[in-house]
Amino acid sequence: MIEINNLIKRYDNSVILDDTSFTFPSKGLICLLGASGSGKSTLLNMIAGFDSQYSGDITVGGTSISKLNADELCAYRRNNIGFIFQNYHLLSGYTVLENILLSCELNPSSEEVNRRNALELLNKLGLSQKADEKIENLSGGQKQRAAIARALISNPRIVLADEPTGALDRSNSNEIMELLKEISKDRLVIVITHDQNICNFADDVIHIENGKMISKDIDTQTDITGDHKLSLNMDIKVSAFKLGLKNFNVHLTRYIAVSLAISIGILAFMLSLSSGNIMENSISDFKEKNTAFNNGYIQGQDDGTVLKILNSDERIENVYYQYKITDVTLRLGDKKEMLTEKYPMPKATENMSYGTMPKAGQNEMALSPSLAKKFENDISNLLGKELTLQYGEKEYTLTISGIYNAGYDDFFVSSDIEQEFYKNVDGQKPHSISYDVKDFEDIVSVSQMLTNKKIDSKDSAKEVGALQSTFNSLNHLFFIVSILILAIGLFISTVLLIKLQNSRYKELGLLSALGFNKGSIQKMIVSENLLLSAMSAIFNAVLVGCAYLISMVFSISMVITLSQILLSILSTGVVVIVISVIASHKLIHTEPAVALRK
Ligand SMILES: Nc1ncnc2c1ncn2[C@@H]1O[C@H](COP(=O)(O)OP(=O)(O)OP(=O)(O)O)[C@@H](O)[C@H]1O
Repeated sequence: MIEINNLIKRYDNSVILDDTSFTFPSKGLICLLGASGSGKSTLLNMIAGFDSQYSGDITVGGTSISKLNADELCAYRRNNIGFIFQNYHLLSGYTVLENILLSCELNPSSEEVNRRNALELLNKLGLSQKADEKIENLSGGQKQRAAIARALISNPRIVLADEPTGALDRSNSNEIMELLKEISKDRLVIVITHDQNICNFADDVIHIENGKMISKDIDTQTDITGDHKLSLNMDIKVSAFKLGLKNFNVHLTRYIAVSLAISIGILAFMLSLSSGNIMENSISDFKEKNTAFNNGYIQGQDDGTVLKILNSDERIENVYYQYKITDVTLRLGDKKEMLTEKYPMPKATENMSYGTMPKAGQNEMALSPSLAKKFENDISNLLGKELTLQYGEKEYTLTISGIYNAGYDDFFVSSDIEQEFYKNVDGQKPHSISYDVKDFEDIVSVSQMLTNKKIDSKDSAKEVGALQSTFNSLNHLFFIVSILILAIGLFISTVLLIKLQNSRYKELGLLSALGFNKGSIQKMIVSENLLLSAMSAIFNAVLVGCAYLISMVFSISMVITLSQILLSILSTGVVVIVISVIASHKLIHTEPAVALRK
């Protein structure tokens, strides 16, 4: 069945198998004995096609497996080899039946037939009661029986067992060996052992000594009658996605932890971006409360120079001279008040007790508290009431928009009304200049420009500057904290993923031993990575939704735009894919024999 010719195996400079030849029969139980490190597992790995780095030749059923490529070797294992490991190599999280059916993923029979065969086999091995039990709940002997069932389910011509009784007590060992003896009646079973007692079950015992294979029974070496041709069916019907899904389920807790760590990190980062929106909201709040925020006031005589500077600056609009006015009469109901002189005053620096400063185009006015008290004791009641202002020939009906904190009798009117007053002023020298800055962002720089030109302006630059620097510091703080959370999230999830992948070498070695080729193992891992990425994106979407709800319930002025939400979800998915591809790269590219030894 198996012909080994002039086999030489080296690891670096040490020769493990030294130009040895041997012919295994087509059936019977052969024990491989030898000192520790003599090369028993190495030989079994080469017969199984895990390792093809050797010189010499191994021919199975008339085909030299030494010349097969990696995919052909998988097909060879799939169709001809059943492998039983010393430490069982059963997958935790899977039931006994699922572990056995794993190797049926690759055979062409229907799921129903495979299931029936598996149950029959379990019955024969005395494990039918445990079919739906999780593998980790079985005893050592039961696990080894399950591993034997998995090796036999595809009815292989050759069964290779690497110390199948190494972890079992005497009575369990004997039971397992009787089983192997039974199945060796119609196939070749090669068993590695250190135990002379086990050799009592063998038809032949082969010793590996000084790199050579030495048989005690010469007869078997010529018994190649009834040999079978090697089967190399390359078709695989395996559903890598189904397997990926199952694995994903088995490792769900760790995958959830990874997804949460990344989603929270990215959410924190996105929230820091939305702090820009918080700033915009707060600025519009500020503008709402300080309607004269963009007004500037320059007192003193002007020969036209200052007016020219203001008019020629693109950031500035609504520039006009202000004059002292006299004999203004205010009437509200039956109360009347006369101001013999009224000087223009700076608007932007006044603090409001109630309401707002008058807005342009609104026919509004704001009063100082002492003037307001002359019309009503409870000055807050005045807001919204209409007052008649008479100046010169003209009468204006103005709505009281606010009360501001000046300590003398005074008022402000909307700038358009104010400019109406000055139409009748003639021959008077201007008292001051009023101007407006178009954009909030330019208030500080315009004030700075005037200061540089030694022009003393009363404006809200101090307040606006303080607001802007608070927001800048807040933005920085948000950004640093969110980068930290993101880095911690990425670190935790990378460590978790790498640890998870490192724990899976044996699992992938096992799949390879079962005949899964590299391509289908890669597809399975890619499916898992995609599922993880989708789950993280969903978590992120849910977290963004929660953040949104919380901000609404607690009226936190947090605004996340739709594009930021989509970006957050998309980047979570992409980041997870990148991390998991990096984490699984080594795993995917590890040779099966190396994976099994890890
Ligand atoms: N991938 C490898 N790289 C380097 N050396 C290796 C590798 N695999 C095995 N060896 C070495 O080859 C020798 C034979 O190893 P092997 O596992 O085949 O021995 P064994 O007879 O099965 O031993 P044991 O009975 O202790 O399991 C050992 O010295 C081992 O350290």
